[in-house]
Amino acid sequence: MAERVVLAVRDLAVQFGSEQGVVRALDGVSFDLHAGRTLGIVGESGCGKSVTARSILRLVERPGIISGGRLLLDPGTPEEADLARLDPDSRQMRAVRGGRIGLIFQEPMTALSVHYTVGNQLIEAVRQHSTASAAEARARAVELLREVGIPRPETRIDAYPFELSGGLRQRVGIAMALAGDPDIVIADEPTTALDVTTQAQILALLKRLQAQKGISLMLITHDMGVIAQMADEVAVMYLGRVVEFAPVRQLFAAPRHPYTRALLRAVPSILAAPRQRLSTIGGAVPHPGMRPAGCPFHPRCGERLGAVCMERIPAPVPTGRPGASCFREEEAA
Ligand SMILES: Nc1ncnc2c1ncn2[C@@H]1O[C@H](COP(=O)(O)OP(=O)(O)OP(=O)(O)O)[C@@H](O)[C@H]1O
Repeated sequence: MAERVVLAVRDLAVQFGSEQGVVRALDGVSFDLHAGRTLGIVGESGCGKSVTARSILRLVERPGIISGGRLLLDPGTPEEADLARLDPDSRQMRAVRGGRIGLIFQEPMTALSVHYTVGNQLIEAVRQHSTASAAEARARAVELLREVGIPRPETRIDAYPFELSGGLRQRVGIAMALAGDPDIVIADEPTTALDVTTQAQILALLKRLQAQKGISLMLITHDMGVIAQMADEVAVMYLGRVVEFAPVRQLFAAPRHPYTRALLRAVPSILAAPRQRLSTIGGAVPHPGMRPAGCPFHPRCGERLGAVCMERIPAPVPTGRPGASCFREEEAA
């Protein structure tokens, strides 16, 4: 039996108002996050990955608003809650943020202050989501630092973030995300700012922690290599939509959307002939305010069929089933 769905995102729409008009940053995003599994969200810069993460935690700030859709925590259970309908400052939402759902940022200093020691900040985070005494919270903070692989945590707890290397800082960022004992973790490009060796260590750490704690992980990245290593299922995003969803093996073996195929062609391969040029996708993701008519990917698509792609929008990917939002797919069906 498939694992229980812990978070169901349905038709999520987010828009930003500006003097030039309304920009639809997310245009009907749907996916399921299953208990204990890793959902990879992949796409180029600007496709809406971070806005998706921020929406779930209700961290989108004005002029951004959630203009439609549902964010269902524990769907289909008596505890079901639609985060899209909660006040971002409500007690319930503050308990979700950092409590049920932890967030790991690309830049750990987003979650940390330069003015306080690592320990002070971790202790504060532990106490926010529990009734622990000061002494218990400190012991838990040391334990958290140990869990994320920080050597000599009893000493390091009194360090300031700037005294630590980038890799250790990201480990502290992960400890911060885990301080409220969440069962869901959203990691937004957690290794993008790190060198390759540290990147591999942090990914291994995330994998170990996920297995140990049974965490449901939503991993946002632009890097197909990270997806290959970490994800169970993958949602490929383009211009504020999910254009393909598939189990990871299937995605790599038989990608269905031309955009996914283009992203995969851009991954360096150890099998490629020396000096073979790495393919890149022509053009750039358009600004969401300049969304092309028809299929949003058609101006960059090397496989477009003709008028249909320029004039009509392909059907969305059916939620929870492998598929691609592409007229080629519809033709094949
Ligand atoms: N504060 C904002 N004001 C206006 N538009 C915004 C704002 N934040 C995001 N957007 C719009 O939402 C779109 C999606 O942004 P988002 O940061 O989610 O992309 P991303 O895929 O996470 O890219 P990156 O990897 O560069 O963060 C952007 O192209 C931008 O136009």
